[in-house]
Order: sequence, then C-alpha cells, then structure tokens
Amino acid sequence: MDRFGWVPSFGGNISARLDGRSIAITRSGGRKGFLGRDNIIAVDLEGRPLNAGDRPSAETLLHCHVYRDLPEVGAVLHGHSVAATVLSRLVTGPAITLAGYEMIKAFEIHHTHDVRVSVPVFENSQDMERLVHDIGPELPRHIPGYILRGHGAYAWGRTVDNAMANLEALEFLLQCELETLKVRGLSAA
Ligand SMILES: CSCCC(=O)C(=O)COP(=O)(O)O
Ligand SMILES: [Zn+2]
Repeated sequence: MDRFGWVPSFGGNISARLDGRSIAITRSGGRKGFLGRDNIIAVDLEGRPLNAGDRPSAETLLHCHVYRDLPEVGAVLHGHSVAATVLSRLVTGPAITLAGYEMIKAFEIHHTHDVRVSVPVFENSQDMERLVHDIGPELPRHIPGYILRGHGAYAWGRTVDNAMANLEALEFLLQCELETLKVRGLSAA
C-alpha cells in the first residue's frame, strides 16, 4: 500500500482476523509503510484491546464491523489514496458507479465486465459509532469495499492477499474514473 502511495503520512490502517473472537490491527498513529511487529496489536470484535493500555487504530470499529458482518473475511485494508479522496469529493451522491471495465471481474462476485457496480460512498465522520450506524448492519455484498467521502477506501477479502487484490482493483477503477473526468474536463454527476 505504501509503494502505491495509499498510506501517506499517518493515514491508513490494516487488520487481519486471528480467530473467531479477535483480530490483529495496526496501532493508532505511526506510518503504516514502516510497520514492525510492535506496531500491530490484538483487539476483540468489539474493538477492545486484549492488552490493556494498547491503543488500536482510531478506525478499529469499522474493521470490527466488517469481521462481525462477514464471517468469511480474513483481512481489511484502509488507505488514503488520491483517487478515492478526490473522486468521492467530486461525486455528490451516495455511490460511484463503475461500468464497462474489464477489471470489474477482479471482484470474484462478477463474472463479466458488462455490469454496473455501485461503490457505496458514506459521509465521513470522526465518530466511529456513528459511521458504523450510517453504514448500516449489512455491508455491501456486490463489492468488497466502500469509500468514506474525502477520506479514503476500505476493502476486504478472505486473506490479506485477497484483500490487497480487491483494494488494487478498486483503486485502479477509481483512478480510471478520475482520469476520465480529467480528460473530459467534466465534473462528476
Ligand atoms: C492523518 S491520518 C488520520 C486518521 C486516519 O484517517 C487514519 O486512517 C489513520 O488512523 P490510525 O488511528 O489508524 O492511525
Ligand atoms: Zn483513514
């Protein structure tokens, strides 16, 4: 994620499921492109650190929400890419629609490029409980991720590799949309 420029400064957070009751997640703060073992801690599925005093990511509740709702998910990645940030500010509605891209097939749910896929865009907030409430009890099933407006993208998958492949596909598609708008010189609808 760092190589692609998706975790600038202190942005982004990363987690992986440990078992049915806990996950490993990055500590709050710090540069996620320079992680050591000590920068990763364990929390339960309510976001409480297993070791008292550990301070997990400020966005831990968003990760826990994914693990609770989707038992097959083994990893969740969050980055602050330019494409996700800029595009979600240009698009004023609750979703970014992707259509006609071969890369849509990278999301294993879709077996053809000939579909329209809506990437949900939720309003950003510093209040994670409110964000979880706004996202709703059921995460999207048609795409393994969502965007927080003006903030960045979340993506998940069965494994860390699989989550990364999904994030790469999502970021590629967002970048394509942004490039298209730049070439056309139009604002997004
Ligand atoms: C300048 S980063 C602001 C916080 C954020 O959005 C983020 O992704 C990193 O937060 P964390 O607590 O996980 O380090
Ligand atoms: Zn963030």
